[in-house]
Order: sequence, then C-alpha cells, then structure tokens
Amino acid sequence: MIKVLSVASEAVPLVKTGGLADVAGALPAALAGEGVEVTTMLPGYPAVKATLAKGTRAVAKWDDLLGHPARLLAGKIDGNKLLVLDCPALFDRPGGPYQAPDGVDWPDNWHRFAAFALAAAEVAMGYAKGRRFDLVHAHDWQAAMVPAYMSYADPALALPSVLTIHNMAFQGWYPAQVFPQLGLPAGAFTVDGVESYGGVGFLKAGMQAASAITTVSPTYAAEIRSAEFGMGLEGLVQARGGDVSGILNGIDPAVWHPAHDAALATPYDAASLDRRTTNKRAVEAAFGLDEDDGPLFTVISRLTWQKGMDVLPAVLDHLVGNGGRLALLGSGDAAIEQSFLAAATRHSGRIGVRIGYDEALSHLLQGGADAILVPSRFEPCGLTQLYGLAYGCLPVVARTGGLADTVIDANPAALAAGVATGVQFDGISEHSLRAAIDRTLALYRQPDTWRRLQTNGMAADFSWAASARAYAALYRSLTGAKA
Ligand SMILES: Nc1ncnc2c1ncn2[C@@H]1O[C@H](COP(=O)(O)OP(=O)(O)O[C@H]2O[C@H](CO)[C@@H](O)[C@H](O)[C@H]2O)[C@@H](O)[C@H]1O
Repeated sequence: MIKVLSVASEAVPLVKTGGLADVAGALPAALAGEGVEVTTMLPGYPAVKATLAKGTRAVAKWDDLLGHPARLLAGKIDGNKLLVLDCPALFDRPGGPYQAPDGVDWPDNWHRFAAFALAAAEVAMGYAKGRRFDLVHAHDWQAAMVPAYMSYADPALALPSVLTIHNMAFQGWYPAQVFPQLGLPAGAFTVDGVESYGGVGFLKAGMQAASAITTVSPTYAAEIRSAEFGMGLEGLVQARGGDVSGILNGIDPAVWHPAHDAALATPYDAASLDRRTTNKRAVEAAFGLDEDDGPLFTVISRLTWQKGMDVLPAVLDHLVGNGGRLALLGSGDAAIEQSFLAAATRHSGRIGVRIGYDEALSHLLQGGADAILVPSRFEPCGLTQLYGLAYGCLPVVARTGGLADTVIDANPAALAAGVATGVQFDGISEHSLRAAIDRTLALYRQPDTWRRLQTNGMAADFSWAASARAYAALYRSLTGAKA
C-alpha cells in the first residue's frame, strides 16, 4: 500500500472554484483500487471546518507557522482521510478560497499558501505523530512549494513528490520582497530554487524541486514546452524533459451520470435520449428561452480570455440568425459578462444568461442543451466537454490541450468510420467560431447522424480508472514500491 499525501487548495465536495476541485476530490476513491491510500490536505476555510465539526481531532499544532499559530485537524470525507490546516489568521475569512467577497485576490495569498505548503511539507516528513507517508502529490501553485520546503528542510527526509499542473497560467508569482518571510534559507533565492523572473515563483519552485511533474492531458504536456503555452516556464519544462508527462483527467460517474443525476428534470441514458426533451424544457424555463425543438447551445465556464469568452459574444447574432439559441452559465471578467448580458437583451427568448456559479444548474444544462461550446485558447484538460460527452450534449471545442485529446471531430472520415463524438475547430477567431457553429447546425439537421454522435460520446470511457492506473504507476516508479 502506497500512502500519498495529496495537497490541494480545493476539493469537492468541500470547496470548489474550478476543475482542480473535481480532480482532487475524485482521485482518492479512484486510487483506492490501485493499492494507493490518499490522505487529502486542505486549508481550513470556514466552509471546510464547518463540515468537519463532528468527530474531528487535532493531531498536530504549530505555535509559529510563518508567524501564526495553527493546528492540524484530522477527519474523514466520504470515507476518505482528510487533514485540515486550521490557521484562523490566514484562512478564517468570508469570501472564496483566493478572493475577498468583492472578488479581489487576498493580498496575502503568498503568505497563506506558503504557510499551507510549509505545514504540508512538515506533515509529510513526519511532524504529525502516527502519520507516515510515502509520497506527496501537490496540485497547482498553491501547493507547489511543498516539494521545495521539503528539500530545503532536509533533502534526506524529503519524500518523493509529484507536482500536477492544472493550469500553467496561474503561477503564484510574487515580488522578491516576500522571500525573507517564507522561512527558507537565503540560498533558496536562486534560479535553481524559488527565484523566478526576479521574484518568487511558487509553481516554478515546485517544478524545480518535484521528483516528477504531470499535467492533465498528453497534448498539454507537449504544448507547455513551447513559448506559446509555457507562459515563461517552457525552458524549465524542457529542462525537466522526461520527468514531465500528461495524465488525462477522468470524470466521476457517481456525480456525472445522466441515468442517476438528481439535478436533472428527468434521468435518461443512451437508449432513452428522447427524454432529454424534458430537460430541455426545464433549461428553457430556467433561462427564459422560447420553447423550441431547434438547436440549443450551452456554455458553462469561467468568462475569461483563456476560455475564448471574449470572442464568443461577437458571433451570437450569427448563432441566433441561423436558428440557434444559447443558455449560458458563468462568471468572470466584468466586460465579458456585460457583452453576454447585452446579447441576451438583444435576443430575448433566444439567449439566456445566468451570471454566477450554480452546480445543479450546470448538470441540468448538460442534460438539456444539445451542444456545449468550449472555444478555449488553451485548455490543460477541460472537464465540461467530458461531461458533455457523457450527457449526449455535443462538445464543440477548440483543437487544443485536453480538448484535442478527448473529442473526435465529425470530419467525413470519422463519420464514415462511425467514431465521431463532436466538433473541433482550429484557432479562436470570429471566423473559426462561426464556421464551427455552422457545422454543428448542419449536423443537427441530420437527426440520425446527430444521434450517433451522441451515443458515441456516451459510450466513450472517461472514468477515472485509466488515469488512476497511470498515477499509481508513477507513484510506484518514484517510491520503488512493487505493483
Ligand atoms: N458558473 C458555473 N457554475 C457551475 N459550474 C461551473 C461554472 N463554471 C465552471 N463550472 C464547473 O467548473 C469546472 C471547470 O472545469 P474546467 O476543467 O473546465 O476548467 P478550469 O479552468 O476550472 O480547470 C483547470 O483544471 C482542470 C482540472 O485539471 C482542467 O481540466 C482545466 O483544463 C484547467 O483549466 C467544471 O466542473 C464546470 O462544470
């Protein structure tokens, strides 16, 4: 049995702002069948501590964790082991994990996640009595300092480590002034250590120190070797060479399966796709759309440049002009939100927009819309296209990262071979988006072809089993454990 400490800043069902939470939350159960016992460590945000209240014990404490007292609480969630860093000065606040209620990043995020990573490093190395681990799995910049703290504390005690990059765009970069407050030796501020472009780079530090680096799809693992996707760290990705690999995310069928999804108006499966109509009616009602059997697109996304959401508003007149409708759920950049709201006003009954975050509504949209648009400029893996495949909501995606790896374009050859599952297009421009919408509308007008695309997607296997096997193999190779 390999014992892994998985360190993340969010995990379902406790706290979620994006795909990282889905992955960190699903991995423990998926890995249990692979001879791996995962303990997840999270910061003690109020929502996390509220869930823990009963049956929780303090198993370690710090008088001075980068300046503040803290405790380590041990509990369980869905049967999986959980450790929570209770450090009220840093985590007991309103708002989200990274932002104040007004949507602005907490100015002391460097302090919060340095303390979190330092605590996790010490726990990994045996600071909490009775807890021994074989390997640390750190997710994204918020946990990336764990391998660095371990190696600067004592290279002999440092455990093997995996750093998973869910998004290279978020690097946790801070000015050099924060360095003296990180509790690291002066020698750590070098190009081989935590220094990055004159400041401190949390993700960079982890990429330097981790035994292995993974990202969440094979194509993205290749893309981040280039300047276009590497966001300044492509040189380090290249230098780490064979230590960098891509392991595709899976989806959790206990949460995402149309046959037993309580958020749907009605459940269905590949043999009862007609029942999706009931869900479509529910989506129309929720978004104030006309009742109509024509093609209904959805978007469930952060409304940001990464996701191509700055370009989409410009093609909505075209989408509606050609018989399409759109139900959009998301939040993000204020200017992008305004463009979508303006489109909804222009096309009342044809475009409905919900600004916000609503987990249940996101399920209903996958179960009731016909196609989900994912025009990302880059996409490490992407989960909404996987949910779309599982729900018969056709993914219409940019050919990049995990989107390229998971959707089979309905080109003539793939259609003839009967293997297509969606629509892919190259490059994010008004022109490419219009063309992709036109192709999707043309496919929708061929009901037999459309149904085949839906059932192909629903039959595709994106469960966690294959990913869990790949992670377990990586853990074994790093710890020397036998299969
Ligand atoms: N307004 C809203 N209401 C309800 N639910 C909403 C929502 N907006 C988004 N979601 C949900 O949040 C998740 C987003 O996951 P993604 O994989 O699309 O992107 P994200 O960029 O957050 O994750 C990063 O990490 C993940 C995990 O590795 C990678 O797949 C991805 O490429 C990378 O950018 C999905 O579960 C989606 O349904």
